[in-house]
Amino acid sequence: MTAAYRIRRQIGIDAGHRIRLHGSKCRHLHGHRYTIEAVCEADQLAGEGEQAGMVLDFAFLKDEMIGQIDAPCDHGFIAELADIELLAMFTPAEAGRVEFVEKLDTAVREQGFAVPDHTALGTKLYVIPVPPTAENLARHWFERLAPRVATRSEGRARLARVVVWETPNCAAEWP
Ligand SMILES: Nc1nc2c(c(=O)[nH]1)N=C([C@H](O)[C@H](O)COP(=O)(O)OP(=O)(O)OP(=O)(O)O)CN2
Repeated sequence: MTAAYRIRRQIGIDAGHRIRLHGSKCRHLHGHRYTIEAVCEADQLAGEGEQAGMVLDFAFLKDEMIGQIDAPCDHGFIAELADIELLAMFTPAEAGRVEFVEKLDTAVREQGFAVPDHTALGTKLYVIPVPPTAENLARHWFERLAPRVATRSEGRARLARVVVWETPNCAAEWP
């Protein structure tokens, strides 16, 4: 077994979602206080410079978690692209429903998520291509965060895992 230095950091966000095809209560619109943990590892610590002795500065990791997860999702609603009825609720009065969803679809195909700049009620919306379960969110946020961890550590650290707690009792992780 190879030994690696490992760090972990958590952030918390509040967001709404629903599991469209859930057989029970989770199909209702509801919210969670999500706790998201990122685990990073490196075979060697930084030898010099401002990160000397570190896998990755906790503050740099926080910056990236805020940028990739908190900024687009906190106090927003996380929706699945296929949840057409839900997206209809967010369609601004002046926009066509088909046009609104087509734009979301293009952004999701190009970058893996969509953040429309204008929605009904001015609410924050974050659209992903899969149902917003804890499992899918763990993988989605892992894929956003991994390249940022590599960059901020100058290639020294890798993102090993993202854990998403939906409630104090229930968590999913990727990988
Ligand atoms: N494997 C998964 N199962 C469930 C998910 C999920 O993302 N992955 N999500 C939900 C619901 O969205 C829900 O938020 C979790 O509900 P629940 O089981 O009610 O969790 P609680 O901790 O609140 O349990 P209580 O029994 O209500 O205290 C469902 N399943």
